[in-house]
Amino acid sequence: MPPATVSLDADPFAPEVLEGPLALQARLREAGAAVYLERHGVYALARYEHVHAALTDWQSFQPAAGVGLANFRHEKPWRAPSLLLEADPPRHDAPRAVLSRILGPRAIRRLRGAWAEDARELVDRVVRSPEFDAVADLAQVFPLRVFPDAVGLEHEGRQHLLPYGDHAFNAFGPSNALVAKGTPHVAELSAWVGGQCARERLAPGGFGAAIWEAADRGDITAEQAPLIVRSLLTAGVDTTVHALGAVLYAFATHPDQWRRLREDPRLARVAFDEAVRWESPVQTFFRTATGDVEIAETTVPDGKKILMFLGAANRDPRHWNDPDAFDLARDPSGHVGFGMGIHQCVGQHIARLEAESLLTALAERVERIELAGTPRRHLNNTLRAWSSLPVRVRTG
Ligand code: HEM
Ligand SMILES: O=C(O)c1ccc(-n2ccnc2)cc1
Repeated sequence: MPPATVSLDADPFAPEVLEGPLALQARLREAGAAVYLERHGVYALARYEHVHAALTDWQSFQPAAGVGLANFRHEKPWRAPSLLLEADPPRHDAPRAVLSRILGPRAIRRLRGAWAEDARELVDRVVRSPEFDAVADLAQVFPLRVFPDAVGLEHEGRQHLLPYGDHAFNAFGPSNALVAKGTPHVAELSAWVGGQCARERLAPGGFGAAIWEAADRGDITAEQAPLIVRSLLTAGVDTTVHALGAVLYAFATHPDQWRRLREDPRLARVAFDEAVRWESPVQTFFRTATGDVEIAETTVPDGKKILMFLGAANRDPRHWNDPDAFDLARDPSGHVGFGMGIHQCVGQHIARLEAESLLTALAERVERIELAGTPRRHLNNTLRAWSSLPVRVRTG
């Protein structure tokens, strides 16, 4: 008999838990075994070693039945499943190879100069005022200035990107009030996003056009191309907006770390990964057991969902020294904020380049950054985010 499974009636997607998830995460880590969350009928993993094991074993813990709570074996997805996020090999292979090349570090090097210049212009304008909202004026603005252009999107309708992504990330969770809030707009948002994936809507030279050219070469099919463009539109904005919010919050509350960055702006990249570890803008993803699988001294029955707490793993004291500290001296590599294994974030280099551009521009101009009011959370079933981050800066 497997050890008695620990059960808990907690709801990780309740507003008060989304607002403050750390206590439940600690409780789940302490439980040791996989914790059965009765409310949703899923098995929770919160320790680094267990989350890492599930992420890197797609054969036992598959994404293809959905990386949200919905189980595609029994339920119709709200939209066509992702050809990357919700696909197992071999179906996953070609779309992944195409996006890896288009979004890879070498391919995006050509964007470095323009994004650095754009960040300097934005920062010069924003810091003219000693007090501003780092979310509304920087974290939400910069990704929306550079990423849609890099994809090759038309200018009309770009305001749909954030709400579409916000709903998509809510939809990975249970059908709660957060999902209900987005539902009235889904048809309009999906129609606009779907329209932008058509070849004729995408500017030459952008990531979208490059995906269609991969179809011309036969690397993927013409039917797959629009769905892969949809991945970029779903994934490409909310994630980086909230990751930038996280790193700006980290620096506004750690003046000693800001001083380190000012002394050595090359620390911008490691600072971003340390913020992704510390805040984990993408908090959770699910997997589905492909048989009776063993993990964390627990037998997860075939077809049951496993909920991986990436944020909890990134603060597991069994893996990290002083995990709750935001520390630029730490080597954050190995964090699971971008996932791990064959599905590890293919957009991570884009995210790092956006962060490096913005943080470098800020470090050049801003001597000090501190909170100028109480930050307010933006609640989402999957994303850890700020809706407002009032800051005061001293420029030098
Ligand atoms: C800091 C920002 C970001 C974070 C924290 C993040 C996080 C993640 C995580 C945790 C996964 C793994 C999902 C899983 O294993 O189920 C993932 C996958 C993915 N990400 Fe991101 N992401 C970010 C930005 C982006 C951007 C900007 C793009 C696109 C330009 C993107 C595109 C993707 C895609 C397509 C996948 C699926 C990869 C695959 O299944 O092979 N992400 N991301
Ligand atoms: O294919 C899609 O629709 C899709 C793909 C990736 C993400 N994602 C999550 C975190 N980084 C990216 C979200 C949606």
